[in-house]
Amino acid sequence: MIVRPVVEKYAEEVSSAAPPWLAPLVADTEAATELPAMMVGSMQGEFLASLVFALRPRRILEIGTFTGYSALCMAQTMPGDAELHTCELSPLHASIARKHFAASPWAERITLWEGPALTSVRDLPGPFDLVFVDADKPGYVDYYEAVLPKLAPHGLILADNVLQFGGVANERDQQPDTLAMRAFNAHVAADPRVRQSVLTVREGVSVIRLAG
Ligand SMILES: C[S@@+](CC[C@H](N)C(=O)[O-])C[C@H]1O[C@@H](n2cnc3c(N)ncnc32)[C@H](O)[C@@H]1O
Repeated sequence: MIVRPVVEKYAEEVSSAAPPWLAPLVADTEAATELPAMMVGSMQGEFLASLVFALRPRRILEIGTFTGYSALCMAQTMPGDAELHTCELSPLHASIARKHFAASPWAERITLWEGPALTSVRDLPGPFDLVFVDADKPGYVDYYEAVLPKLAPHGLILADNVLQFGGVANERDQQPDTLAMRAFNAHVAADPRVRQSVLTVREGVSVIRLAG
């Protein structure tokens, strides 16, 4: 987290709690995966749900399903005729996500593409109204370049973890993910095709749109 822990805790407490139907997914994720903290969590999940509620995207693309937490947060508020495509490399993560997608009311409208996301994205036709990028950090520039030509004219790309707990602003932090996020942030900032705002939500979320 980037803001002071006491403030982060307060913000979590006064944000709406995760819906109770996500509890079995969280339990499975904690029991069967090594890094359950990869789930976006309740505050960011509600943030995604609110964006989908307001923007009414017809086609949503997620890169980095994990066990399906963020996908289901978005699915719950998507319009009745919308579809959500989500990409995951790990067979274990994909199997847990599939189980919880199947148990949800949105099973028919969620498609999980198992395998390297870049391959899936290249094969998927656009346009996408909302893209949520939350997978391997060294892949972000390639995901961005693959997705941008498929973004709807009024679409948004959301990129997660772009501030790496603030490490991107500390030149002494040379961890591979920090280097990857610094390169991604600079790449987008220098791209005249888009406008971006980098929000200090949790580990940092960039909101990217086509330049008007
Ligand atoms: C941070 S987690 C995603 C969290 C998820 N959005 C959520 O809120 O539950 C990142 C996921 O990306 C997946 N991943 C890593 N490299 C990938 C790749 N090349 N293609 C697709 N998925 C990948 C990982 O297996 C992991 O499940």
